[in-house]
Amino acid sequence: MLTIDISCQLTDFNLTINTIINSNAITGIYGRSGAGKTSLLRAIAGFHQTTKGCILFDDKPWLQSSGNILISPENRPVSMVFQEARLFPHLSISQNLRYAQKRCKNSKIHYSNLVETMGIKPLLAKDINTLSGGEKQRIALARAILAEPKLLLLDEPLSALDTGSRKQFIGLLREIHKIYKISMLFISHQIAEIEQLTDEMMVIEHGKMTHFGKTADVIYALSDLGDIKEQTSLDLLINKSLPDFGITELLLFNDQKLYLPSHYIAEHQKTRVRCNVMSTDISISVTPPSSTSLMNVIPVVINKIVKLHNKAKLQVSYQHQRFFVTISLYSLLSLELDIQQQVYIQFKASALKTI
Ligand SMILES: Nc1ncnc2c1ncn2[C@@H]1O[C@H](COP(=O)(O)OP(=O)(O)OP(=O)(O)O)[C@@H](O)[C@H]1O
Repeated sequence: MLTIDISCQLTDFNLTINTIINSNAITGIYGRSGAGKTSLLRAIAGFHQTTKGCILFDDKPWLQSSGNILISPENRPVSMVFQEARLFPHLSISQNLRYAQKRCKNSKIHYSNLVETMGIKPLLAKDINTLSGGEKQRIALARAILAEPKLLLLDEPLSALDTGSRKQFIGLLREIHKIYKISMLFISHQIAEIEQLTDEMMVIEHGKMTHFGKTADVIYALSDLGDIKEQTSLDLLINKSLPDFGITELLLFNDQKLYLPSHYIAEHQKTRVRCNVMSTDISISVTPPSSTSLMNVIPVVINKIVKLHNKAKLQVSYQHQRFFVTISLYSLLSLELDIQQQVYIQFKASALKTI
């Protein structure tokens, strides 16, 4: 458990955070530019000397102002990975990695195993200055892990990467988390990245925490408030691949079939995949759609209708899965939709997105 109850004054910016984070989880940190996300990570790492209050990691105090306890940054079991890799350009790739390992006195992480897990063996012989952005980030992550931290602080590590590398890096972080059981705090401006990687998330605004909870629930709350584009996060079971048609069949609660283009799936059958669907990509039918090319059709109940200028925002549910749907006011009125009505939502396979 990571207990944070701190206040940190940075010239004219104040960061005040009080929360308890599950150290077995990967936790996302989301918020606008200047909200205080990086400052929070730096305070946890011990870099902001004005931090007052208490930080406990698995009951060990890193900061306890009331008892005059202040563990210096180098003695906190923390590694950070930043937006840019920050490798030592004058050292070889192996020297960069060994440097981190040497700083860790009782290293239990096996160098070759980590190199294998992270798929960086082919990179070791390369000149460090010729690595791509994605390759550099993988080395930076390996270096951070070799320092054997209990907590890994990830400050927008994906922001300079292309979509393919981002997907790969997220998969790698999940794998690392599973194998080495390192707690992770992950900052991103991209909801899709947080959705893919994290179990829980917090939102920071003006130095204060406004939301904290299970990632899908917080995304739902932000959509409801209109803070992000309205979308629904789904956690689906991969049922089977239909390679002849280029699609994958997924299950929502073991019975409702959904389909998405296979190229999104890098995982195996019977594992789960997180996806989202934008409210504007969903349409409504009052009768069961029979002759339609739309592959995803779900029977739902309308729970809420909010009429806006020329649009209507609906919240509907299938069992305990809620969906946001945006349709035109014209459609709402011509279909005579009402609360508690049973209808069908429908969307294309391509509307179901991973990243
Ligand atoms: N060392 C410092 N001294 C004074 N002010 C600081 C210091 N570090 C950060 N700040 C201020 O704290 C505020 C929050 O900055 P921070 O970098 O934590 O935001 P952020 O949410 O990470 O933003 P971004 O998403 O743009 O990286 C900003 O107004 C910044 O100017």
